[in-house]
Amino acid sequence: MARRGNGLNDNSPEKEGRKKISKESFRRGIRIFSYVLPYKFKFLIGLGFLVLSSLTFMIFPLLTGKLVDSSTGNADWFLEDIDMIALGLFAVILAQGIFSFFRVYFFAQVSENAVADIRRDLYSKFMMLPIPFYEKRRVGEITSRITTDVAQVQDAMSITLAELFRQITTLLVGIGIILWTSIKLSMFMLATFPVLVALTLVFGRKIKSLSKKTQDELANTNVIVEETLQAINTVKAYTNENFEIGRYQNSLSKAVKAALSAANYRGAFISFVIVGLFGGIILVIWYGATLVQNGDLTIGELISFIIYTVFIGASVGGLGELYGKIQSALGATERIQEILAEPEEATDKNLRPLSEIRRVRGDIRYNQVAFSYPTRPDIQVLRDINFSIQSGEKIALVGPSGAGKSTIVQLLLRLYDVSHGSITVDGQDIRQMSLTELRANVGIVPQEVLLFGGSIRENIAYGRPEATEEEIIMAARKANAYDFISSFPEGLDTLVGERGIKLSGGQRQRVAIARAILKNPAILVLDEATSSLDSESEHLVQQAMDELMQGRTTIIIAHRLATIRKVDKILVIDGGEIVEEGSHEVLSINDNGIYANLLKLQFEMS
Ligand SMILES: Nc1ncnc2c1ncn2[C@@H]1O[C@H](COP(=O)(O)OP(=O)(O)OP(=O)(O)O)[C@@H](O)[C@H]1O
Repeated sequence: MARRGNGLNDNSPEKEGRKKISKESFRRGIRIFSYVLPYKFKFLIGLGFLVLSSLTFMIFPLLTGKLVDSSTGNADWFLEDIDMIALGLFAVILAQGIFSFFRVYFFAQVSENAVADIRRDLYSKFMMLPIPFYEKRRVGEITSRITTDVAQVQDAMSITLAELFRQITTLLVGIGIILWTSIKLSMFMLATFPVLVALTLVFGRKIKSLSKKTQDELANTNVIVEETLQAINTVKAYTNENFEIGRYQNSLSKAVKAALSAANYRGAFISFVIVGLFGGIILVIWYGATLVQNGDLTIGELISFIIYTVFIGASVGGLGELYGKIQSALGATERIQEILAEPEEATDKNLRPLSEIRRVRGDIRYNQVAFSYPTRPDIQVLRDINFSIQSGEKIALVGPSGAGKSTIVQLLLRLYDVSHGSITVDGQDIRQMSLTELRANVGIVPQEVLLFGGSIRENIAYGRPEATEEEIIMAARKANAYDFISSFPEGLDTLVGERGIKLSGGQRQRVAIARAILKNPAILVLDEATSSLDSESEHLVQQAMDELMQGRTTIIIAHRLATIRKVDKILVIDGGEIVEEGSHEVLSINDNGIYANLLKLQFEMS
């Protein structure tokens, strides 16, 4: 669990960022629009259609009023004929339909492309971020950046922005036209407005904070789903299905509670808008009717006035809702930008074929290496590790679980930097080497081989993507994998992974060995599987490993001591220190030694 962090502390800076729209958060949020720049022409065309569709929408009430006036003989406009005005109305509606289509079309072009660019950049960032970044956060939290948050930005770029523009145009143009129609009636109508607007804003804020809470709770439920689905075997092995269902149910109840509480406010908000609005309209009709009676206003003008009033009221209500959406979008963009601003590992950005990367000789030296994991700085996992391996030598790391063996090799790959001391390869501090060069020179056969979804060919070629078919087959043969691969009807094209066939532990290991053979590194790390294979499979894997080790500096993390008798040196690690060092012959006769005891223990067990 330590690997994932507790997730609680990590949430807090985000929640800080979500609180309100400040000048700073707005400035930062708006920076996401730099992703729109490559598509600025389409964006501007879309904006043009947005202006046109918003404006044509505003002509509609005016024409309706004129239509009524011409029916009562009050026409004083260039269009006097009822039929012509009705035709004009149709033309306006048709134009609005066409403009809306192009608005949606162009905004979709921009937002889909810009959002794909954001996703691509986020994913590239994910690939380039160092391991400690992942240990401080939950997987679900990170994936929601590239799913939920990006979706919110997309909404903002397409729908929210257009809505915002439309509502503001409606408000401004609407107010302009009603003032022009009747200042008296407008003043009367606008007197009710400040109250409405103020209350809307207060309500909007409350709804905003509640819907954030709902989102957070929902995110928590998703974290449970993801974590348990990733570890479904463990859940089942411990018969914890019901426990997990309970945990999910609890989390879901919290989400529902938060959602319902937010819904109450939303409901109240909507009622408020309805009552306020209709109350206001009745007042306007009443006052307007008296103005018509006095001859200050025509019936048509009153009707268009009322329609504008409805439009204005609706846009004020809509703006309250949009305020919440903009806040979420700003929160999302801030979180995305936080990730985009994270410092990356210094790996090469450009793809380089392995053959072009300098090959090291493979002399390795650990000088007084001490180390604590960044997530647990208080616990020293390694202290004062000193050893050296000459090019082509093989050493084995042995010791109880949790002693620090895997940590030693993770430092060699610079997945973490040492806290003290240094590691050199060919006499050069690895911190001074190019990270890509360093890692390209190290091959790993891990304890638990995880194959990617795809064909066996792709999985082997993962060691060197530019490898030819012959090279892949040769690697598979050397890894003792070709026989079982050819026994499948589809051979190298056999799919493995989630939707493919499941390979046995020994087969997976041989695929990983083939992958390493293809990579042809100067330095090799073999993390022996703890689970034992049947003796035939064991023999095949061992043979393949021997083939792989030839001519390479090799570090073996050994669990079964029988496999390491031939190595040049064995380092016994305990409590983060080297406690014994020597060949099998020397260590096995030291009766009080840990190695000799481990040997005895394994012998008795077998
Ligand atoms: N990512 C990590 N973050 C924090 N602590 C870790 C991390 N990985 C390992 N540790 C801790 O570091 C110590 C050494 O772990 P390491 O995995 O190196 O041991 P090991 O000797 O390889 O054990 P095993 O034989 O069981 O694989 C352990 O106490 C472990 O809890």
